[in-house]
Amino acid sequence: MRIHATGIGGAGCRVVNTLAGEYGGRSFLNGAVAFDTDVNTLEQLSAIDPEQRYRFSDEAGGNGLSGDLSRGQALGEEYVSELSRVIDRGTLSRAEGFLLVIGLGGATGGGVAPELIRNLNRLTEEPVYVLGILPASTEADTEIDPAAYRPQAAANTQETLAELTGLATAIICFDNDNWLSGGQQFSSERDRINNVLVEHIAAVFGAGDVDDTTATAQQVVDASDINRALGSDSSIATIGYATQTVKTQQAKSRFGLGIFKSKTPPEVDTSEAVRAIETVIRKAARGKQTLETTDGHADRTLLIVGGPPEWLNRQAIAQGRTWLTSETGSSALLSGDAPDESRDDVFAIVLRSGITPQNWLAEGPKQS
Ligand SMILES: Nc1nc2c(ncn2[C@@H]2O[C@H](COP(=O)(O)OP(=O)(O)OP(=O)(O)O)[C@@H](O)[C@H]2O)c(=O)[nH]1
Repeated sequence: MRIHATGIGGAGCRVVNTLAGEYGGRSFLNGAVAFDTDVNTLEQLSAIDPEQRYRFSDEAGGNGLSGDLSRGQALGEEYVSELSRVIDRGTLSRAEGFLLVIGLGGATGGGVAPELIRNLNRLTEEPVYVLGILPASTEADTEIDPAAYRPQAAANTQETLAELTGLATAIICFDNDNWLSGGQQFSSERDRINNVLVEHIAAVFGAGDVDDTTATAQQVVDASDINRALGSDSSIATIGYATQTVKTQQAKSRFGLGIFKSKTPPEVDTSEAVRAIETVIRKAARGKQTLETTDGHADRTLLIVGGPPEWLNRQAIAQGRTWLTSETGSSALLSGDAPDESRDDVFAIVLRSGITPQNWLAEGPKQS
């Protein structure tokens, strides 16, 4: 699915920069822009073209808004046309969807995103998804990780989620807390966490990004599968992703160069393929999610299974679907393949939408 990614505020800019750095050459990434009031953040985004790094407003003297959400909201109203024009530079008509990336605890990303979405909804028919990053719980504590101290992060998160409801097509959440183990500081783990986040996002949106010569027996996932799974009612969504290395011979010749690649696909032991597919589907569904759910339940679920085409055993995928339907209780379970000859693993993505978060957000956003 061709997405245009916009990072707003510190977290959003860094995540989109990581996305551009890792996946800039892939066709699913249809554009990447970064918006911030903070010049220092923008200067460090080496993977994004300088013209696509856009500083708006010098109200904050070139710094961030330090969590003052109402200031961020006011800037959203003031700069919405200007920022929309930057997004529109050539990509608006080619993207199949928009992804706005924000740290929900901040003021710039959370303040500006709602107004920008409102305007994008006027300018385009395509879905406007939000990737919303939840603050780490340690951000509320001055002592544990002083560099990441943000006392208003939880309140901002609640308020911004309430603002986004009814505007964003869907909100994919990523909980920073979930990727920190005991004693780890968010500020020193930030880059690692951003790599994990980007890997999950690219797994979903890049899944249909296969070259046309790949075997056609597969039902390759496409933009409409992702759109239907995410829904259009600002549902909260979460992603589970798992991989398992498998033995492949075709990618390399016996000299390890790949020039004498065999034309006939290698034989794969059926029971091994079935086991591998079953394992990754279960790991993706029951392993760590970008946001944990209370009971694994989701209104809609998308299962994507990928890897070397000869490993994508149809029967195992069908059984995985049946298992996942009862696991998630979803009335709609969609699925698609992501065949990729160059990989030496099989993988599964379980995208759940319309979930109840297991953390402090479970009470739902406060109504503003
Ligand atoms: N995963 C991840 N989360 C981040 C990162 N930076 C910040 N965050 C989270 O995002 C929240 C908001 O931080 P920023 O994005 O820097 O805030 P902002 O939108 O620029 O707003 P102000 O700094 O208040 O102007 C923080 O409370 C953190 O929870 C990052 O690089 N990666």
